[in-house]
Amino acid sequence: MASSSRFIKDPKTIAIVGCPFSGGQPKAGVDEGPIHLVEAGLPEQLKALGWNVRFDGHHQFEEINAKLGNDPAAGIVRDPPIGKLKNPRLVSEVTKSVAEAVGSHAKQGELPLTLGGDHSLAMGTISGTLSAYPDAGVIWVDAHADINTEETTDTGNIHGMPVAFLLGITQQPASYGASEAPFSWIKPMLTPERIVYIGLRDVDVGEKAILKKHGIKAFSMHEVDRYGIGRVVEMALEWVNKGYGPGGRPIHLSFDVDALDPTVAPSTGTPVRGGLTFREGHYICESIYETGNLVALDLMEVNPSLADAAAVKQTVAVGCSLVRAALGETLL
Ligand SMILES: NC(=[NH2+])NCCC[C@H](N)C(=O)O
Ligand SMILES: [Mn+2]
Ligand SMILES: [Mn+2]
Repeated sequence: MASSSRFIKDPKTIAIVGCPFSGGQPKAGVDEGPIHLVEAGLPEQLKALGWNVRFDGHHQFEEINAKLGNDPAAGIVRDPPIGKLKNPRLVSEVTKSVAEAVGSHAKQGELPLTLGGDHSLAMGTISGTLSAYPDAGVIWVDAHADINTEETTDTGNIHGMPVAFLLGITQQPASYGASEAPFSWIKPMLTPERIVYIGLRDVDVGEKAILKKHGIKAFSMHEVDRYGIGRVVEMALEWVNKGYGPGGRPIHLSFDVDALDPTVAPSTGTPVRGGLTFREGHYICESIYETGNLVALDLMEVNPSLADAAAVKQTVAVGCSLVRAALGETLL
């Protein structure tokens, strides 16, 4: 673990935050992602890399459902849309609890590894990271920008919106007349120059306008083709660290498995062709580990119910292998 993050305390500890949650999008099964990743042996694989691994079971979010009067097993979800936002109270409460868990691990000098679950969870993970490291930068690897606002979203699925909440550029539900105020817990602590995207290829029209308006740096698959992944990662890191002191910012890596090409990671809810190769995905993870600045990692959107058994196994195995690459596994 030679170049393990200089921000992580000894004994170097990974805290696995398992989040079986699907409320940010409509497809069942993504809540099974973290269970499959752990059952595939991920905790042991990380121990084998020299980490101390802390995993106290997956989050259950039961109290949250009880509080909302939901009974998911019986199909009762009392969480009507607010404006276009679907499941707003549930997503807000769940991500709030994830922010607290990730924040407390990060403040103790542990490296939180959040296993999703859908990508709305990143509202929680990145808020948690920023509570411990206010000047952290974010590398968001995804086919999608997940930066829709209440105005621009076509689907109302909150997994397409977390970055807008983190930047504070979407309206809070309270401001358009909702009596309760889901998401009012989010303190938008991220700024547009501290997030950079890699792998984009399915960006909604409204999202393109937002990226332009805020000058957000994005390396789409077009740039990956043009410059190669090596140069893209180098430029991405230069961008987030621009003007920052020596050593570089603490880095939060949020990896949506759909950034990979569907031939590599087929079992995910919103696959888009033309994605990263197996090696390109791993190269990103390896390079960020090498900076010594990684402070938190998300692996999101593994959905083990959207493909046949072999494709599920492949997707879960790739997920584990990306995480290992981001946490110090090397080829030699
Ligand atoms: N985390 C994801 N897989 N997001 C997909 C988002 C798709 C689309 N842009 C939407 O807003 O619904
Ligand atoms: Mn995506
Ligand atoms: Mn995503």
